[in-house]
Amino acid sequence: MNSMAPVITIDGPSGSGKGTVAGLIARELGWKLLDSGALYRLLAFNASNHGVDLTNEELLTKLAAHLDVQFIAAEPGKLQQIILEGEDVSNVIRTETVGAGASMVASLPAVRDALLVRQREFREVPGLIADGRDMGTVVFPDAPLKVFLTASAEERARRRYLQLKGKGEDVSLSSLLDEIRARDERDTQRAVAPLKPAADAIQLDSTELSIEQVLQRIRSEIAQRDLI
Ligand SMILES: Nc1ncnc2c1ncn2[C@@H]1O[C@H](COP(=O)(O)OP(=O)(O)O)[C@@H](O)[C@H]1O
Ligand SMILES: Nc1ccn([C@H]2C[C@H](O)[C@@H](COP(=O)(O)OP(=O)(O)O)O2)c(=O)n1
Repeated sequence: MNSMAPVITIDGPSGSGKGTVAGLIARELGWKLLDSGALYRLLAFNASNHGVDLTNEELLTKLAAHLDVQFIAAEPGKLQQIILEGEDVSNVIRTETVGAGASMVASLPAVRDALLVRQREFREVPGLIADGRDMGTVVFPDAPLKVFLTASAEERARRRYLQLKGKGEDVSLSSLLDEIRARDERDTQRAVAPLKPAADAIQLDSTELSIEQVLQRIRSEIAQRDLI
């Protein structure tokens, strides 16, 4: 870790485009990437595999502290690879079921504490792009650029629908919309590190913007700061 390395945080609700934009900006700048949601997804997935109840804070905290995970940086045009206990789980952790489980374990304060140091260790020169829910508010409060990316729930459900359909999954738009709303509710209402914009975050509504337009806005914010 290098606490002097600059961080750009991208927080926001499910389907707003955080992961896509974070990955593209990280590649453009040649910076590290932290997909913090993947850590919560890995924990929920691992807990289910080990028969651990998703409300058992004590056991989940132990699992979180000992998660055996490797993130392998993406090659051009590809997503990063996520290896859990030696197995490539990059795809299996992306289902809505795992997402809902992630949102449940993420509401437990001791679990969040156990993952905090691990997230800060991603901060390395030349810089870090971190996406999640509390990157700008809790994990990297000193980040020089914080983006809060949103979009309407309907548009986010539509994007998720197209994404999952594209992977050959049998999904329904209306149940995805219900799941997105339930996750928004849990993530914004929890007591610890709820989803909300940092006071100094740039708020970006991507409902009517293409990925390229979102990238352009972020590039112009980067250019206005002394980051690269
Ligand atoms: N501005 C946008 N316009 C249209 N589709 C988008 C936009 N941003 C992201 N997407 C698509 O929406 C889906 C969800 O994006 P993702 O980056 O996974 O969101 P998040 O990480 O916020 O959950 C992906 O298939 C992505 O390609
Ligand atoms: N920094 C973070 C990242 C994710 N979480 C929780 C809350 C989210 O609903 C789940 C899954 O996050 P993830 O970013 O992978 O989900 P989406 O890709 O946005 O659908 O994890 C969190 O509490 N804090």
